[in-house]
Amino acid sequence: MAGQDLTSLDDALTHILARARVLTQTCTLPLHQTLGRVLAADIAVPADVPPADNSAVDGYAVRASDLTDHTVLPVSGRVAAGEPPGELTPGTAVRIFTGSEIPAGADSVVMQERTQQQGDGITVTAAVDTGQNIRRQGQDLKQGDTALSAGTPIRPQEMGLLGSMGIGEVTVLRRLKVAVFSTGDELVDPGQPLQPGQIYNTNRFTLTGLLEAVGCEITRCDTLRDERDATRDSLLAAAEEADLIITSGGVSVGEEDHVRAVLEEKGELSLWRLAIKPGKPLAFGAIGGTPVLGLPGNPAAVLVTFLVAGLPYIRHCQGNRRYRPLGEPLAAGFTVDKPSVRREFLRARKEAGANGVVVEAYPNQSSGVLSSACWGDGLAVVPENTTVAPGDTIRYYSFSELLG
Ligand SMILES: Nc1nc2c(c(=O)[nH]1)N[C@H]1C(S)=C(S)[C@@H](COP(=O)(O)OP(=O)(O)OC[C@H]3O[C@@H](n4cnc5c(N)ncnc54)[C@H](O)[C@@H]3O)O[C@H]1N2
Ligand code: MOO
Repeated sequence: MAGQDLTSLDDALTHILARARVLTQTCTLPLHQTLGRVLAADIAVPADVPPADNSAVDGYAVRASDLTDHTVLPVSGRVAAGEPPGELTPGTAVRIFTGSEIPAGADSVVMQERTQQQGDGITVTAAVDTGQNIRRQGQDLKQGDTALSAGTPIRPQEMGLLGSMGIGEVTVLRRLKVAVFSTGDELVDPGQPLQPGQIYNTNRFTLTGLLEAVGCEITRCDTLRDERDATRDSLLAAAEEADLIITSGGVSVGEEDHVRAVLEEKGELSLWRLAIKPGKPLAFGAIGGTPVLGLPGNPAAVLVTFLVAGLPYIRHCQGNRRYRPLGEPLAAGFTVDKPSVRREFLRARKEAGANGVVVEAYPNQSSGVLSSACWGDGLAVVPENTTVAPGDTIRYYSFSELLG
């Protein structure tokens, strides 16, 4: 606990993560559609990669022991990449290219820049170490080893590695299905005229963008009006089809909190005042057996609470065992002279200072100012009860690392 009836983010995360259910259903996809998915099973290497010794350079395959000073080696053959390599006749050289398989009997490759043409033959102008410029069979992957383990998120490099093994179809966990609700009678969708008292719905777009960026399937995306029966019906319907329901707004202390009332009546609910800023109110519960994450309504608080609380939960459900943003220690370029009992997540970015990289914070950190996050590239963390002077080391988490 963090004092002043505030709950620490770590305590809330422990509660939430203990209730996360890892997806078990899988689907098999063509390799080119697997970006961002998570491997459902270990991948055993079906055959060595590369499948045979091959040349790292354009040049000549030789037998090192054939080379003495000024020996002219006749060029007895040529192996282009993709051709079977054949054999090296002892005392000769075979013209070879980067990626060509090494002919039987050759033990080294001489780069063409280290040779001189002598009629139909070559001389070698530099010392040759046996084995040089040969990329060994299996140097990347050995048959039978585990190349990638279950729970690995598939990035472009994993797609390439799977391709290198000849794996054209991959079994991955299915997408996490998420229903998104914005709450509030004041919300109007962009494109409509704004009446007095109304504002445009912001969180809907932040949240659907975040969920798409982290590979979720959005099952519905609606606005809940401040009306109990409709809220109950919508939440129950969403619970039937989604793995997770995310709401924004209506978790503070106001009277129009029908999400809270419905969860208390039909499901379960834990409501915290978190010791973080922005993002004090946070709720987690369930309806119809489906978990519900209730984020605060303020737009910058939505972004921050999604990243620091929602995403660890989602990555866990997605079976992603690698998600652990570490951030980086950097010099602050800003000042915090009033310590807070809440851990602050300042919208910030790296900038080149006179003495190296510093982290600058957006001047207006109000949780209603989303421009802070568009100006920023990440979050600078100011620990509880701490002041910051320029040059102090703080931890910085880029948005791309947080979303990774
Ligand atoms: N008496 C107190 N008032 C407030 C407290 C408190 O502890 N005591 N906490 C403040 C903090 S911190 C936050 S954060 C907000 C959270 O309130 P709710 O989660 O209940 O959210 P709402 O009241 O529904 O909305 C807050 C704010 O955000 C705007 N909003 C909501 N949804 C959207 C949306 N989809 N797009 C754009 N903007 C949205 C809404 O109009 C409000 O301005 O409570 C503080 N108050
Ligand atoms: O915690 Mo609230 O999210 O500061 O505005």
